[in-house]
Amino acid sequence: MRTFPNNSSTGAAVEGQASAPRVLIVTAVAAERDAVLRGLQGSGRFHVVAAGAGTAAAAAGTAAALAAGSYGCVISAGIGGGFPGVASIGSLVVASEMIAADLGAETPEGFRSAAELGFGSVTVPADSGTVQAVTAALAAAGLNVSTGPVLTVSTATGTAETAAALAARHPGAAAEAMEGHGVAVAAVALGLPVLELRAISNAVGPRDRAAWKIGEALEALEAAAAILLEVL
Ligand SMILES: O=C(O)c1cccc(C(=O)CC[C@H]2O[C@@H](n3cnc4c(=O)[nH]cnc43)[C@H](O)[C@@H]2O)c1
Repeated sequence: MRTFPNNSSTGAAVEGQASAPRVLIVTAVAAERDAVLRGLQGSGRFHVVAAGAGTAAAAAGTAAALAAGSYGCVISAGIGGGFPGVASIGSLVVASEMIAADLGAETPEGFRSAAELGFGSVTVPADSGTVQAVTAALAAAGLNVSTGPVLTVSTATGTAETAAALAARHPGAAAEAMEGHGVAVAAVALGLPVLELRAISNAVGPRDRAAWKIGEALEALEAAAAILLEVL
C-alpha cells in the first residue's frame, strides 16, 4: 500500500487502507468512467469523474474536483491510440510522462514545440514510484502493459505521416490521447502526484474509426482499475 502527500489541511497521509488518501480519477467520457467504476467495485476511496474530451475540459474538471475534495493522487484514465510496435490494441499503457505534443507553432523549418519557442515545458513527469508500482502490479496480474511517454493531442492522428512525425519527435512514445497533459497540469499545480493510464483501442496512424476496439479497451480499463484498488 502506497501513501501520497495529501492536499488536505488536516495532516499527512497515514499508512493503511482506512486512512489512505483518496485518489481522483479523471476520464473524458461516461463510458470510460463507468468502466473504471466497475473495476473499482464500489470503493469509496476513489472518486471518478468524466470531465469531457480535450485538455481544457480535463484541466478544468480536475481543478474543480480538487477544489471540492481532498486527494493524495490524480490519475488521467481512458482509452487511447497506441503507437504500432509499442502498445497493441487491448493492452495498457502507464505514462512515464504526459506531453502536450501539438502545443507549439508550425514554422518553415517544421513544427516547433512551445518549449523550443521559450514558453516553458510541455512535459509533466508522472510520479515515478507510482508508475513502477502500478506497472508491476498490472503485469503481475497478467495484463499486457507497457510504460512510455503518452502524447496529449488536440487532433487525433489520422495519417501515417503524422504518426511518423510524432514518433520521431518523441522517441519511445507509447500512446496518444487528448487529456493527460491537462489533468497533469492541474494536479501538479496543487503539488499532487499524477499518473496517466490508457487502454489501447486503436493504432496511431491512418484513420479507420470502424476498426477501433472500444469494447476491448474498456474491458482492459476495467481490469486495470481493479488492480489500482490493490496498489494505491
Ligand atoms: O463510442 C463509444 O462508445 C466510446 C466509448 C468510450 C470512449 C469513446 C471515445 O471516443 C473517447 C474519446 C477519447 O479517446 C481518446 N482517444 C482514443 N483513441 C485516440 C487516438 O488515437 N488519438 C487521440 N485520442 C484518442 C481521447 O482521449 C478521447 O478523448 C467512445
